[in-house]
Amino acid sequence: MTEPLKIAMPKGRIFEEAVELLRRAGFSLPPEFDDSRKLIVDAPDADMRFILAKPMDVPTYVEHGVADIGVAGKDTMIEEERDVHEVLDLGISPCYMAVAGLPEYEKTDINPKVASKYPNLASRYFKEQGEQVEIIKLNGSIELAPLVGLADRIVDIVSSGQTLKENGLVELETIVSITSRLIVNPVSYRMKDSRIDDIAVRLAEVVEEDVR
Ligand SMILES: Nc1ncnc2c1ncn2[C@@H]1O[C@H](COP(=O)(O)OP(=O)(O)OP(=O)(O)O)[C@@H](O)[C@H]1O
Ligand SMILES: O=P(O)(O)OC[C@H]1O[C@H](OP(=O)(O)OP(=O)(O)O)[C@H](O)[C@@H]1O
Repeated sequence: MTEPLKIAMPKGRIFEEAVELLRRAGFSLPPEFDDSRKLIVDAPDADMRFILAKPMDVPTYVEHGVADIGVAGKDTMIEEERDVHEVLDLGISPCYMAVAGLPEYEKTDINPKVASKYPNLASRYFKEQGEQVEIIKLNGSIELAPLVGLADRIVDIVSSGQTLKENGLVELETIVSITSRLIVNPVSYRMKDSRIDDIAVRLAEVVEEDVR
């Protein structure tokens, strides 16, 4: 019997949308997807094994080959810079990365502080802009930082804009738009596994339907 194809799935807000895409593409999915804390679940016909990871860790699982493919936010790929192939823009969980701050923010400080859950992405962005900043890594509630004086600005994900608005912050610059992508391990990619091709083609068809 052939080994099941291993798929790293992001838990959290992308999960439901990714599962919906797979269902629409005609894959039979584990019943445990609906209500379980299990982190490894097999598809009913045992041809696919799903590994449920933190969204930021999906590229890591795929790079190391413990998952052949994965669903990852573009933000996680930019932040983590893992050696993986991006084969399809799934178009799900759209949002964007932005610089935000208090409305009265002015670029005056010598070494301004920027808080973010994405220190690499933020650091690269400001370097490209030719601005020297000190990055402060936080793990969530990023919008708090300028409110309490921990940082002058933040780099964070915006989707509805509600969090910025409710906390009296304004968007200062847009960095990059984000959707979730289908990613593939470089070795699996080179081996041209027909099962990976099949998943990519069937998902592309569903994505295409949504664009039309
Ligand atoms: N409004 C949003 N805020 C954050 N991430 C979003 C948003 N909209 C879409 N996304 C996508 O969802 C992913 C994050 O999912 P989620 O918030 O479930 O995980 P997380 O960042 O690990 O959250 P937590 O640490 O709160 O568990 C991001 O990588 C991004 O691609
Ligand atoms: O534009 P919006 O629709 O308001 O979404 C953006 C917010 O959502 C995310 O936070 P999340 O809910 O993941 O919580 P966190 O702050 O704990 O990361 C993100 O970090 C923003 O704070």
